[in-house]
Amino acid sequence: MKVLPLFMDGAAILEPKVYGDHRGYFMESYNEQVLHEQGIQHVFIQDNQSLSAEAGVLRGLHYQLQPKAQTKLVRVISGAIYDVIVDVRTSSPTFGRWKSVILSEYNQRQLLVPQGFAHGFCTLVPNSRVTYKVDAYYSPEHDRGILWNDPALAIDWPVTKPILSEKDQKHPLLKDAELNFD
Ligand SMILES: Cc1cn([C@H]2C[C@H](O)[C@@H](COP(=O)(O)OP(=O)(O)O[C@H]3O[C@H](C)C(=O)[C@H](O)[C@H]3O)O2)c(=O)[nH]c1=O
Repeated sequence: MKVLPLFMDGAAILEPKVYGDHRGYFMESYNEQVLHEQGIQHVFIQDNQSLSAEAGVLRGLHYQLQPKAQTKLVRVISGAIYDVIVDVRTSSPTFGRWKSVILSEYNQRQLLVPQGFAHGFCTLVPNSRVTYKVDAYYSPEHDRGILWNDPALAIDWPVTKPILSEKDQKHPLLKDAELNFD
């Protein structure tokens, strides 16, 4: 498993070793010991999965407030996504900065999203299945979001008119969002 730092404070791209042969491929998609040896010490306690039937579905930008903030380890089972993280730690020198990574069934890349970062993705092809581990349980009371097209973020999404949930159409701008990451 290669670990490529993406941002300060723990965000990273993970690239598992893929063993291809005439049948297809095999890979260890997750190995706690391998990650611990590389300093990634999170204890993941919940697995999530979503299917987006169409390209242009945008989910996010989501985060959970402390004390239920989540580290996420995101990967794509099928299809491809434009994955985005935003630093929402108000005292961070990179507050409001974002990074994007393409995760797909072809590059098998994974994205480690630390606590204090909002997360969202836009699907690039139909039937994109995304699975991700989290190290804190879902807590609706702590679930928050930021508007996907907040002009202050100026995220370079691959779509201008995404398919959004009702909820994702109504998030506040970052400047108005409830944040408790110091
Ligand atoms: C996240 C979550 C949701 N739910 C329920 C709540 C809703 O009734 C339903 C759909 O939830 P939501 O619309 O928030 O799902 P997404 O829009 O895919 O949001 C997710 O995708 C973005 C990209 C993320 O990073 C978040 O982790 C996560 O919020 O599943 C649960 O029961 N458990 C959970 O852990």
